[in-house]
Amino acid sequence: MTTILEQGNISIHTENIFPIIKKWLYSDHEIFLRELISNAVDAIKKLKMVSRTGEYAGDTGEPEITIAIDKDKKTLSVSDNGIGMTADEVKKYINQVAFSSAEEFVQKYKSTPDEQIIGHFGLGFYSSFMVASRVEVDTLSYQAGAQAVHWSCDGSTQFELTESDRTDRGTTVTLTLMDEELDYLEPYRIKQLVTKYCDFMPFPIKFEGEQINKQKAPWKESPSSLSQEDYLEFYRYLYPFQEDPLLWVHLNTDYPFVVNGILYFPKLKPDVDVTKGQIKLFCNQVFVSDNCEEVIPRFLMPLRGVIDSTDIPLNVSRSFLQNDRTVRKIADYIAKKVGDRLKELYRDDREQYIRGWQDLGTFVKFGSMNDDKFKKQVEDILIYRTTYEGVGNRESGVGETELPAVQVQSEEGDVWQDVRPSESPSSGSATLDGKTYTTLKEYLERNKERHENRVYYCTDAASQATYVELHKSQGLEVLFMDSFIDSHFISFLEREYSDVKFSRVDADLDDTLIDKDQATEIVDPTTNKTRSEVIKELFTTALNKPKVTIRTEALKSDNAEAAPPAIVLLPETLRRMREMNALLMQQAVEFPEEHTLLVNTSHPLIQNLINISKGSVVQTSGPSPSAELATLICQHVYDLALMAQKGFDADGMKAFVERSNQVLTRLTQS
Ligand SMILES: Nc1ncnc2c1ncn2[C@@H]1O[C@H](COP(=O)(O)OP(=O)(O)OP(=O)(O)O)[C@@H](O)[C@H]1O
Repeated sequence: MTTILEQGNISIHTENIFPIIKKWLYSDHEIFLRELISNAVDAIKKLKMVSRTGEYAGDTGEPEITIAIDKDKKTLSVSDNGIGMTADEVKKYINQVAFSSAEEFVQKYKSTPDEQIIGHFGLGFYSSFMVASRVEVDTLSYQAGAQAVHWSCDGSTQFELTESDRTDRGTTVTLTLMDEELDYLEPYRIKQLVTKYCDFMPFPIKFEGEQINKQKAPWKESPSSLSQEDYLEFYRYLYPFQEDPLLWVHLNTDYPFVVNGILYFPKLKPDVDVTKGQIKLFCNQVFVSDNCEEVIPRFLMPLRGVIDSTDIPLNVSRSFLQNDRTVRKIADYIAKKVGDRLKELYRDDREQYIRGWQDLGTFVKFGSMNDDKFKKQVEDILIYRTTYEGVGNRESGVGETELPAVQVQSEEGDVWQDVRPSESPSSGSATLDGKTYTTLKEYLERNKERHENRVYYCTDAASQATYVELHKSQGLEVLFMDSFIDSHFISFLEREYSDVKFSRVDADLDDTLIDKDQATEIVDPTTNKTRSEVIKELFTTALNKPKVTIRTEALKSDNAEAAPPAIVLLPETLRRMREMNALLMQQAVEFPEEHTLLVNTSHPLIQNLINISKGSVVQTSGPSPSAELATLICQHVYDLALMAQKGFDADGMKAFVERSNQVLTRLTQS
């Protein structure tokens, strides 16, 4: 016969809090399992504690949490071999603590029902009533001579406490599921929930004879005990079927707040929505949320991985969290660590830094644009590929020139210490695989004499090759700014360094590229026209495109045939405006009809054109064959210049091929 120890009323002040909670957590009933398993983990930890202090001399056994289901009885139970509870403790912790904390929760939030609570923490044991019509606790305390007890409650304020014949230490919580919650009796569902919430809890969770959680939380381990492969394996586990990350940062601090975690730098793609966080938030190895946008500085959103902190308040609303002082400090700490890790890599492994730069750079630029402190931290390690070749090039590795040393915070330092200067030798720009990288500061300094505060850049090495070559041949240094973020970053840099102007290699030509003395030579004694004027006329007539401005210049070059006969120029401001518009309208950038065709009067082809066109003068009626040829060649030169800029659409390509054949036919006619 069961002895009824107590039957009674749970003293809470809000009658029937259950409907309120149910409404609150409508979509999140599943968290009940996380809460029960968390309690089981705590119970095992508490037993270990009393065993360590000597308060408990018995055998603690192998820690174990077991989930069991009984489809016939519609029950789901969670058992642990932890500390257990005495009858008094059940009355105190379950009747009072569990119910009153649920009540407190409701009181706190019922006035703001639309506020979303991070992870719905703080409900604990009571959350079982979201899915169960009856909850029973069967428990035996570790204390010598304790009587096992059984507690049962249907979610009302009525409970019943009886003696139990349980003989092993620990607790079993059994839920009789409501009919609409029978999904939780499906093994796949249980495994799914354990993987989601409890995968990294520190004790084995068993179900149907096997352990179903991973148990090990790599972020809680010391960085020195983890290998490269361990980090990668963890990443692949968290983000399956993704490319490997470029780099990671292991966060590990106990003071003045506890934060552990591993953050990975994934490869950034233009189509990645950087505003959607992918960092998982944990509290004591318990999964809380898939995004922690309030905790992580916005610019770190592209990172992936795990943050685990017991100092992030969870039973609060998201808006509260954003303004919480500790959370702000944690965010600063994380940002600083990320910056330090990048600087460390720059200092210690320049080769890897450069190899990953195309992706890391995107991240660093994104961060610099979004966060002033981060910008200051990384400004010395922002590098650009350059056409400059003056940097030493070691056989297989990275060459170096003098640049300011980068300061990296030491591992044992914490966020409150000032960054100590690095003791490493000064580091600088470098060459890798024949590609040279430099900083903006260095670029400006190097080119001060020739073009102060002007930066020449290229956004596409292939389509702008002609222009880059032209600059290079005259010793003008060009930076490659070809990442998808660079167009924004250039505007940002211009705001930052208000004296510095950026112009793309095809925007205009620097005076040093032009031979000013050549253009005045008179070529037509009857009309007194200069070579420039004749050429301009020829092209204007041949192209017959009023929106294209024809400009004639003699380009400087050591070898006249090496420079292009003509190039298309797009003024910087106009081009940027078009790009901006296209972005706003979400359209592809179209090549503008208004542009400049710069014809290189010193190119032999252009000079020959004058001779060919002269043949037409003797003709009396209609265009002469040579005039026709001159027109065709002008059009052809224009097409070639366009092609070096943008390529053709189908019609353009068709016309180009047809004319190419025509020109060749003409040239081969005897
Ligand atoms: N499996 C268990 N073994 C031993 N004691 C338990 C167990 N489950 C619950 N308890 C006791 O009941 C109390 C109330 O549990 P409840 O889950 O409501 O709150 P909590 O765990 O203290 O906090 P939280 O809201 O973070 O879950 C616990 O503090 C604990 O003392």
